[in-house]
Amino acid sequence: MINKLVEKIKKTGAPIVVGLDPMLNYIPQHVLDKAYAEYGETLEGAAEAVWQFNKEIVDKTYDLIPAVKPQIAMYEQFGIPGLMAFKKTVDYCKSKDLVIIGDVKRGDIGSTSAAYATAHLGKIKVGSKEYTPFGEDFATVNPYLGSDGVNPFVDVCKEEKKGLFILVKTSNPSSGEFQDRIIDGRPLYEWVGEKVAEWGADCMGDEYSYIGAVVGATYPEMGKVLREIMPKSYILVPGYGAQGGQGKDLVHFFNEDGLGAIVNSSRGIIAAYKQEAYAKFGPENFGDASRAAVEAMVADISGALAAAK
Ligand SMILES: O=C(O)c1cc(=O)[nH]c(=O)n1[C@@H]1O[C@H](COP(=O)(O)O)[C@@H](O)[C@H]1O
Repeated sequence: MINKLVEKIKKTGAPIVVGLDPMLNYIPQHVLDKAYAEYGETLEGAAEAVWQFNKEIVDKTYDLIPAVKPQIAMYEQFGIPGLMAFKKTVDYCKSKDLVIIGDVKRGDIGSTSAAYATAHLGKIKVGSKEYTPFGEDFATVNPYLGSDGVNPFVDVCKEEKKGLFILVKTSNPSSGEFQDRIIDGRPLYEWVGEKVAEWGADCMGDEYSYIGAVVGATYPEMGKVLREIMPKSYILVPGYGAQGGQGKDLVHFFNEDGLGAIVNSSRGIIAAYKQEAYAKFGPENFGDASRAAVEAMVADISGALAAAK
């Protein structure tokens, strides 16, 4: 799957991911009204609104982008109907040939990690039958439990040709509370980055490893160091747009070959119609606003990369 991701990034010229993190307050009233008219003001109604909202955004952007990142919490909050909307979104994005990064941030003791890996990246046997539970292509993984919490994910990736993005330095304001602690003279995130490079070394695709890392756009200096520590790992870079990251901050997340990083924006794309810059589209045309925001994000990042050459 890493090869497909790299190929699609080259083909689209867009090292970006659209984060499908739908909240009800981002969904235009006409979409909510229609879903509630059909299913009532229920969890089913909310899930239907989420699904219709996602579908429109995917329809308006899929030809410009390599990948999407649905964040499962945004679906889980609507219970079982929400999880069904998550699955429907994954399947729809797959039908549009997008790479799907399941933002599930899992990680536990070995046996439990194995079950999470099966759920999101693998297949499950039921009697004589085999099923694909959620079917994402990549999953985000929390490495806090150490190697035996990560290895079951790596094993499933090897079998299924899937991939991981392992949290190394997260974008949030208090990420330094633990991640920046100095251990044996170096910050913890560097130790984790080294481990990601090690896990990734025997998981190589054609050019890059399918064991990648997550490093927040909000910490560009740390991104520069981590890029060097993990030269063959793709870096998923969240924190662009709504959290303040901009193209000019991101050049050091990329390698000399112009590859090696994929930048996520969620609210900045899916709720673009609420921003002043895209207000002219209006809530009726929220998908067109998202498309314009994708185009602006690609121009910002490729402009910054070109200027840095
Ligand atoms: O793993 C992630 O994707 C992630 C890691 C991180 O360090 N920071 C971070 O914001 N994220 C996710 O990236 C998305 C960011 O959303 P926006 O701030 O709306 O673009 C959310 O789905 C977060 O859960």
